[in-house]
Amino acid sequence: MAAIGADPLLPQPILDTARLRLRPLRPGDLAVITKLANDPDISDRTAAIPHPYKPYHAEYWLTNSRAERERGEAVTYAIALKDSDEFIGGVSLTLMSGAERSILLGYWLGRDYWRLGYATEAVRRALHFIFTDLDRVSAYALVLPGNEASLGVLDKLGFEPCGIENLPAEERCRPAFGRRVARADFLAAQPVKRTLFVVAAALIDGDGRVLLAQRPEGKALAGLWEFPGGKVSEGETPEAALVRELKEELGISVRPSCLAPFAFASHTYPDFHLLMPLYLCRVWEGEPHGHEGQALAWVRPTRLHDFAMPPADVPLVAQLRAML
Ligand SMILES: Nc1nc2c([nH]c(=O)n2[C@H]2C[C@H](O)[C@@H](COP(=O)(O)OP(=O)(O)OP(=O)(O)O)O2)c(=O)[nH]1
Repeated sequence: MAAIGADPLLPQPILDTARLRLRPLRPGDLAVITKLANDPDISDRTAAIPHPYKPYHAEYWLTNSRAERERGEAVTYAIALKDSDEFIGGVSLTLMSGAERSILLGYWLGRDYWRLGYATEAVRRALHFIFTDLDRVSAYALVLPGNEASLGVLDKLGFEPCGIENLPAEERCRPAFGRRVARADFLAAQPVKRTLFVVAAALIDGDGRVLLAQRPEGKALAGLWEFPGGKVSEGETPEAALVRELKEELGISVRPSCLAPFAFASHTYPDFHLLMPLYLCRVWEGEPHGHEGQALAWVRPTRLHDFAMPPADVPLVAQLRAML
């Protein structure tokens, strides 16, 4: 597949689900790919799998998907069973050009693995990756006529009918139904294991700069810059938790009355949903130091975008910039 919305830094982490592992294709998969893809019913249901399917088709898929990723155009995952690592199908995520920052999703599964809920499980995880790690705002899929199972998968994941005129011309060569889902709609509909209640502060100094702290190695989201804060413990008010966290993390003393509620983040991560009020604070005692080894930076609002922050913080940064 060709893609115009290329991104030279396309990550491809391993993505696990309850039963599956999404990982890069490997030369060791070639024989199984050829066996599973050489099926006229699969060819009929997909745009890019020919029939008969020969070993050189599988080799081309492997080398082409590596090249596409190196060019920053697409990421292709093997869908494997988590227990045995056996290849059972594939998911490809092709970056689309245009203002919408979208992805075109394609997937297939070997016939032995149909009707077991694997496609929904794999595509759900891929969508999480698209919307959180790749920061895309919508995903498109094309379904060929007669592929009712695929329409069912997309329906379950919140996709809705759309025209195909937004899709790259080379993808429209066969009559197909367009489907689209927006990030906010997908993420809001996902079941979450738990909601994590975290509080954070934007400390603002006399020059109007905001304090960011870098998440240390070993913690989730390590290396990203965040607003100082942490989890609210059982029985704690959000303000008391923030006063405690600012003391523990930065060594400063803050009075609850100096914490002004400003905005909140509500963001679904793969393992939990984050609910995080952000307070503004202009008055404190002491000089902030990274008591847990974290780097600190005082940042002008116009430079906040230079610091990579967790996806949950992106809307907060926009609001801070508009306010300061
Ligand atoms: N403090 C803070 N956490 C954020 C921000 N954005 C964001 O997604 N988070 C997430 C990262 C973590 O998953 C969670 C905060 O958890 P944490 O592990 O840092 O909390 P904590 O300080 O209580 O740490 P710990 O004692 O459990 O190690 O919230 C932010 O701007 N500030």
